Amino acid sequence: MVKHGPRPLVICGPSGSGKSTLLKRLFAEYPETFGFSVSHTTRKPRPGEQDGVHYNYVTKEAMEEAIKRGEFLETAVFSGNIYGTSKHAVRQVQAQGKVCVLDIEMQGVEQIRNSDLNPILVFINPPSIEELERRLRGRATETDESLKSRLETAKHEIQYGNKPGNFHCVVHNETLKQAYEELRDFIETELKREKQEGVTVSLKRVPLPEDF
Ligand SMILES: Nc1ncnc2c1ncn2[C@@H]1O[C@H](COP(=O)(O)OP(=O)(O)OP(=O)(O)O)[C@@H](O)[C@H]1O
Repeated sequence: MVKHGPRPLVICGPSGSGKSTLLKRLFAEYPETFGFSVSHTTRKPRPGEQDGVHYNYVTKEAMEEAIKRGEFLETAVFSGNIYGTSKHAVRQVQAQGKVCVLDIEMQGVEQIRNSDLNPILVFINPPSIEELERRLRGRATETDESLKSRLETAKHEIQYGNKPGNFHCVVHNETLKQAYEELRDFIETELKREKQEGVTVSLKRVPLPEDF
């Protein structure tokens, strides 16, 4: 069997469920363990952006051909431009001995589940729709309209996330401390097992500041 490095980690959950907050802690506590893949896009680079660093910039034709060849795990269209995560980009992170973290939506999860990447699938579950709304309002990033649409989508996502068999772990994000510990313990156990099986991955931990 070809060795690819550590299994990728898929994090899924409704907007506002706490994915970015939890991942930020994970990256801070394990500075050598995790990495993000570089996505592809058909939009033009903005000043200061570097090809292969911020995105892989490609033409629409090239991207469409690559999608047809099945090279992408997931794609999405925003304001007329195609964006996507290629399998190759994930493999590049794995080749550095890092866990490739993929923050993706339900449709993407279905695609990656059926790929040969063998990802660890984690769902971040908010305590309730009401609390999710409070947190999204607290973040102050949404208009009334986008809030409504996010909450509507969240209902379906919560159902999907809690369906037995859909995820390897469901983290209930009640308090940040408890949710983070659940996530960290699950991932540590998994990575220790992979290490025992001969996969190279660093589990070096650095102390987080009290007020992180
Ligand atoms: N356990 C918690 N208790 C209270 N507030 C929380 C908790 N977890 C996250 N939050 C807050 O909820 C808001 C949404 O969290 P975050 O931005 O991490 O969500 P997200 O899942 O990454 O959303 P998106 O998919 O829209 O990027 C943030 O303001 C965050 O500080």
